[in-house]
Amino acid sequence: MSDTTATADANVDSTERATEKSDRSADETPDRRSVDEPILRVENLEKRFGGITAVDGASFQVERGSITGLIGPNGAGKSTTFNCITGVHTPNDGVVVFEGTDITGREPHQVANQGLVRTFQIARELPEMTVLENMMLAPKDQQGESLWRSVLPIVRRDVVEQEREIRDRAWEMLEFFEIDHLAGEYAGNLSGGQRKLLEMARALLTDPEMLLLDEPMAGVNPSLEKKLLSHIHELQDRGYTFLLVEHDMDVIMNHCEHVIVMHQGAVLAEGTPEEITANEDVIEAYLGGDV
Ligand SMILES: Nc1ncnc2c1ncn2[C@@H]1O[C@H](COP(=O)(O)OP(=O)(O)OP(=O)(O)O)[C@@H](O)[C@H]1O
Repeated sequence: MSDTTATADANVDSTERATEKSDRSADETPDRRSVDEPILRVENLEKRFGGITAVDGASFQVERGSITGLIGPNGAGKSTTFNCITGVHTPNDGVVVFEGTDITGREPHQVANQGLVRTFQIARELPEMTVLENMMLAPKDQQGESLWRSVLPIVRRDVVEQEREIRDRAWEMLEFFEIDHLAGEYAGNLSGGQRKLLEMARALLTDPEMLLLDEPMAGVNPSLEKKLLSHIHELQDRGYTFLLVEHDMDVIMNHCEHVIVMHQGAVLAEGTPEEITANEDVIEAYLGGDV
């Protein structure tokens, strides 16, 4: 469904990257499921806030390598579901399985280290740090504190080496998203769309398997939206999986292979975009809701 025109080089790179990702999965985690298994399974997820049941028995799966949309009227429980998957909230019930591993209730950094990351809205960024400094914040497995650097030369060498690798990768990501010219700019001075690009660049710095994007197109102008979508498809070609919450139905219809519809905390329907838009329960939920 992508309208991305990848170059021959990018295709070669994509194939290598996809192979590399599946090899790594097999090597690192012997109990991981076959690549045909869904990358993410959510079963009977439940999250209550006092008397409010925000997520009420939601179950769904995300296929490896897909761009899957999670939609639903306001208050359907989409963000809470994201938060339960990524460890921001601990669910009251249910199971989250990523790459064959039960990650239910793990801390956000543990989930990220597992290879599942979400983009954070601008509020989480540090507006008085530069774009590059934002990129350098806390990537996966970053090691070394100043104490260790000073007392152990061998660790120091490792740390220096690792910092250089992180910096190189940060530049690579900034170049990929075409915001490398903004590296020295304060994050607080970026436009809404540029911040979205920075959020995705930061998320990718940890080299995840799967990205959860919360309204990636909100506040993004049409030309930047086209660019962001093209980047998402290129990354999909390289082997990444995407789950995105998005209110823009054009994005859902034209860029997701599979759509999950939540309503009142549970999954109301799933299918292709065409199946979803023809589903009477979905139409009823949206017409009856505040969308
Ligand atoms: N921290 C919280 N404390 C209390 N209630 C909450 C909290 N977070 C979410 N809720 C409630 O849970 C329900 C689901 O909210 P959630 O934000 O997950 O829905 P959503 O589908 O993401 O909505 P939207 O599309 O408007 O962002 C809502 O009724 C909301 O008010």
